[in-house]
Amino acid sequence: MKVALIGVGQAGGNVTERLARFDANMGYGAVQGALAVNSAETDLQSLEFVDTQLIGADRVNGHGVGADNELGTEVMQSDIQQILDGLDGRVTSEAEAIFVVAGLGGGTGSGGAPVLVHHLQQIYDIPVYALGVLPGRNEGALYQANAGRSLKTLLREADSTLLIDNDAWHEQGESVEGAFETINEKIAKRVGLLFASGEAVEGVGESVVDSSEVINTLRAGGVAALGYATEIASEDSSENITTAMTVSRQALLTGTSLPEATTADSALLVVAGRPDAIPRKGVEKARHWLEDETGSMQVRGGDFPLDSDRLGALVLLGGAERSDRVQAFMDRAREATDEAESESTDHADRLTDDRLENLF
Ligand SMILES: Nc1nc2c(ncn2[C@@H]2O[C@H](COP(=O)(O)OP(=O)(O)OP(=O)(O)O)[C@@H](O)[C@H]2O)c(=O)[nH]1
Repeated sequence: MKVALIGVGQAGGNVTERLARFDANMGYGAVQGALAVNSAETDLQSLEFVDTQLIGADRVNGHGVGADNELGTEVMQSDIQQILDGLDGRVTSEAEAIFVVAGLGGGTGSGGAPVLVHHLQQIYDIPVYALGVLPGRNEGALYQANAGRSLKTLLREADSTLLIDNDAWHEQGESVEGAFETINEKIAKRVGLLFASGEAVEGVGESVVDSSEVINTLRAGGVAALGYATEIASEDSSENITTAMTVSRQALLTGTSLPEATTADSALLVVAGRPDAIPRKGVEKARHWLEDETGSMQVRGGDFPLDSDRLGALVLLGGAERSDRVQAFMDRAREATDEAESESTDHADRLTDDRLENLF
């Protein structure tokens, strides 16, 4: 799937840079253009691989918005034309989708990403998706509350919002900050493979996954999640039937970007490995299992030919917002909002309102 990427804020910029780099190193050519936008100048200076654009300089003088996501919304709104102009040539005519990438807990990305998605939707005919990083459980109440509002608004504006929980893809015991490198690398590989689906392969059979399968899976809207797992495989496909099942189960149940999100409207199972090693029977079994597990009758599938001694499963879920994990996060965000508001007498009147307001 050919995509254009726009990272907003620190997490957005870092993840965009990693994704663009992974795609270039692998030679997939799925990332057509990438831009990082931020109100903090130093964050942009640390990026080497993607083009950058500073916003809000007249308001915050390059110092960031300090986790104030309403200010993040405002600076994005003020400078939106400049960003849209800068996208000429980056969103090419070949691009099949745009991804706006952001950490939802801070200020610039949390507040800015929904505004950017809104404007991109007015201009482009291709789907505009969000790739949102949720704060880990140990990050403060402000981050949870910010992420709740940002997610609520993104769900309204984006064609689908792919969520990565910062608690999901790092080792036990590692602090979230210390783990950014690990998490970003995992995001780059997994999301990078999803983008590369249908790109990297030439002259191969009809079972190969195509970018339209990704788009159709995300058509369910709402929340999307991505899981991944691999195992050493035999050269003989008939010996890999159990392995295909095992990696598919692991991808959904333990290797997912959103732990415990298994209920979905649609799903896509991409099996990666040497074409000779991919067991048709095993893949069929895994697809049926995925139908039962997600409760979806729309489970698509396809192969991703890859020269590797491992067999991998990439599971994309669409319409996963009814999952326990998303509900639990929204509860956490609402509680955090209540806490923040009960501490602030200025905002006492807001308590009577819907507790998670849209950002705009
Ligand atoms: N996975 C990952 N998460 C990050 C990274 N950097 C920050 N975060 C997370 O993103 C959230 C904070 O958002 P940032 O992107 O730092 O904030 P920002 O959008 O730049 O906004 P301000 O700094 O307030 O202007 C927190 O939940 C962090 O844990 C990163 O490189 N990778």
